[in-house]
Amino acid sequence: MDISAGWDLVVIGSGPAGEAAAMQAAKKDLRVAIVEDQKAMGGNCTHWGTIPSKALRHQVRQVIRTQRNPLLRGIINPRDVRWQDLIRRTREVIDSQVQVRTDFYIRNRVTIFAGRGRIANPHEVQVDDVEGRTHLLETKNILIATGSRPYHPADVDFDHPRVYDSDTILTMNHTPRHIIIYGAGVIGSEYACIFTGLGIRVDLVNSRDHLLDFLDTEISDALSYHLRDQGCTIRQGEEYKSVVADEDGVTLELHSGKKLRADALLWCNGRSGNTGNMGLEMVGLEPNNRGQLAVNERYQTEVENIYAVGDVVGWPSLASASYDQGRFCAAAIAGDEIKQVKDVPTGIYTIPGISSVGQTEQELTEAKIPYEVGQAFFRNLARAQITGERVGMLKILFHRETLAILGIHCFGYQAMEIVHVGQAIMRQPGEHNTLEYFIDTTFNYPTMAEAYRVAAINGINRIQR
Ligand SMILES: Cc1cc2nc3c(=O)[nH]c(=O)nc-3n(C[C@H](O)[C@H](O)[C@H](O)COP(=O)(O)OP(=O)(O)OC[C@H]3O[C@@H](n4cnc5c(N)ncnc54)[C@H](O)[C@@H]3O)c2cc1C
Ligand SMILES: NC(=O)c1ccc[n+]([C@@H]2O[C@H](COP(=O)([O-])OP(=O)(O)OC[C@H]3O[C@@H](n4cnc5c(N)ncnc54)[C@H](O)[C@@H]3O)[C@@H](O)[C@H]2O)c1
Repeated sequence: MDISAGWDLVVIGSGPAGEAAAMQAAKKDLRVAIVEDQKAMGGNCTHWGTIPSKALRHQVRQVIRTQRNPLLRGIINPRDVRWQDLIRRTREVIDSQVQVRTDFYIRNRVTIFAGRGRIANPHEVQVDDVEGRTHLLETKNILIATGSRPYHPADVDFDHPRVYDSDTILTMNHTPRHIIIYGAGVIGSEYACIFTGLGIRVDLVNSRDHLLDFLDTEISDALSYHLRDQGCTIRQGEEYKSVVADEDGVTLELHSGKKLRADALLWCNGRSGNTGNMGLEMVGLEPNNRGQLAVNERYQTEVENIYAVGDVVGWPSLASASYDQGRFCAAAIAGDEIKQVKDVPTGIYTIPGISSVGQTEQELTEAKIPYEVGQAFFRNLARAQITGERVGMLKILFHRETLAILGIHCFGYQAMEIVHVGQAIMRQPGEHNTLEYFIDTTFNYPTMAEAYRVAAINGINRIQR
């Protein structure tokens, strides 16, 4: 066994949470090692989750836009696009991400141990590397950033070649004509848009009564409308009874008695934290029934010098938040004051995309906060007319008396980008968080950001009536 001592921090997992922690710790002059069990750095985010799904979506949007453009229409038939070709391009994006990210470690002198990390005791991490060697890393602190994986119920056969989860869908080597997506959370909804965009018939099965019910109702209704409009069948309030796959396809039987049949099934119902087979029992840590670890506001587990960040701690389970959790945690280990990840925006890459920050109308009504709404419909904006991206809306919720911005909800072209304009004002202290900013500020024209002025004036007019 190869023993190396003197580490300040050993990070297990190189997704956004682990990477950000390793970089921050290195900048603070800590001696840092990172352990990763996949062949390349970047975590599930880069190899299976965020990056591939967004790269796929981008290509599908390009196909859709070509179809909409009278000059280009007919050049590509979405139904002729092969899944394997989209995956090939996606792999190029993954490879560039891996290269950039691996360089970060080299430049910051963070030592990479390629292999599976296992906690031997609170000050030792054992790594069984790919070449069969074992390393023992003696360290002051350990950070668990092992992320999550698709949840697999025991009665579904994920080894069957027609049954996929959000990881294995990237290895699908045919283009189905009809796919069932079980689970209409963020992953299910995003993939439903990708497949409908390719002209593939989609049955999206939701166990709840509304799509993405944490969103502002108007926005989630708009998503349902557009998904249906693109040909997706949404089945709400349904639970699966059985999944039977054979050589030609998959049959999903629902408790309501319906039987759906398609060429393939994509299972998108939840994720579990990666906490198995890594020696947590050696230090007395017990994950919950979803494999997640509890941490305090310093991201410390019940063992003082063992920290956890990212998907493995549960909410919000986003790459965006994982980066910040990792950074804040490492800064605190190095002696800085701890910062919390809060007011996390949503950025949902459906087609059209959705983004929001702050409270919803439902939450404000329930809390009896007197608010008003200012709206801008994209179809009226010059930029949207030029690009042909007319679907969408920006909605600003603000306090009727103080004019403080309470929530921004947006769907449509560039929603995930323009939400940050509103977020920046919303985060200003006291009276600086005001709707008036958008009324008194000159915006570039024609832009999508101009929607803020249009929405703000619409809102102010409503309270001045
Ligand atoms: C399909 C999909 C789309 C998504 N889209 C978005 C999006 O658009 N925006 C967004 O913000 N979030 C998105 N997410 C969520 C985002 O990917 C996760 O929140 C993020 O990856 C979590 O980062 P992490 O650092 O906690 O871990 P991960 O990215 O899960 O990485 C953890 C790493 O640790 C490794 N590991 C695990 N155990 C060990 C061990 N014992 N030893 C060594 N290594 C180990 C794993 O192999 C993995 O490489 C998406 C997720 C999915 C599945
Ligand atoms: N654009 C984005 O921000 C983006 C995109 C994709 C995924 N993600 C993140 O990935 C995570 C997973 O997404 P998802 O679509 O699977 O949805 P989800 O977390 O909404 O779960 C879908 C359903 O599965 C159930 N479930 C979750 N985990 C379970 C478990 N371990 N056992 C049993 N049931 C479980 C949930 O209660 C829910 O009914 C989410 O936290 C999401 O925020 C984000």
